[in-house]
Amino acid sequence: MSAILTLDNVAKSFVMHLQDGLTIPVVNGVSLTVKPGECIVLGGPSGAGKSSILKMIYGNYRVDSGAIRVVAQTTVAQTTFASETAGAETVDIATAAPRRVLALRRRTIGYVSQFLRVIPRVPALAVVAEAAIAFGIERAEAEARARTLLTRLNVPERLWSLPPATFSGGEQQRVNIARGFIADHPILLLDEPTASLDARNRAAVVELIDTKKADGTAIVGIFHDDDVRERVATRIVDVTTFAARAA
Ligand SMILES: Nc1ncnc2c1ncn2[C@@H]1O[C@H](COP(=O)(O)OP(=O)(O)OP(=O)(O)O)[C@@H](O)[C@H]1O
Repeated sequence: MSAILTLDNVAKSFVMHLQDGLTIPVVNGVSLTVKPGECIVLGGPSGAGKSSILKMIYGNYRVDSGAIRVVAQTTVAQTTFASETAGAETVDIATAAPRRVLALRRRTIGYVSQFLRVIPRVPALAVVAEAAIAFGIERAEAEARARTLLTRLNVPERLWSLPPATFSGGEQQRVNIARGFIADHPILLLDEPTASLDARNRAAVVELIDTKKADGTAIVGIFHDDDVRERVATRIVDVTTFAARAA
């Protein structure tokens, strides 16, 4: 499956109900298109609205106005679930029903958050493999991919059978990245995936991003590390150009 993501004139403000409905405008007029193989990096200072844009694309934050369109192209060979049909399908995340958004997250949009949130007592290898199984990949293939990814991300094999709760911050983040990269979502959202990593592991993540781009994944990411940003971006979008403060 391949997909094109288009944000069209998206605006977002937060209403603080505990402060007499005080409205905090964040972004306005966000328009951008992400095509297969592109990696659009959202830039701009802290508080500019980068994470809010990612969360709107993932359907976590409601959009005040505008559209977030996903056009997904599926071939017959790529359908996994009986309910799916081949062909092009357009969904506007800004207006889609919650059930539709959940279906998009399962098959179309992957998200790597800054921190790992997992069920306690599940071993790291299973945490990673489960993300592929949920996508529709067979268990044996999912476990093989999980081993390959954990190896590429330098997670020592002795940790694979242990739950990640006691892992170091960087180890947890690498399990998190493996989990986000294991499936074949045609759109991938990356919220500072390299934040707590050393140079060697940042390089490993850059390689994984290169592989996804080569496979035709459309990526939107936030990276505070300038080296990583320059290395992976096909285009850097300065979010301050969408500042809504003056609106
Ligand atoms: N759930 C929320 N409720 C209220 N205000 C919020 C919420 N989420 C974000 N904001 C506000 O929106 C603005 C943009 O936040 P956002 O996290 O999108 O910025 P950012 O550019 O990702 O910053 P950083 O680089 O520090 O992560 C900030 O002023 C923040 O306080």
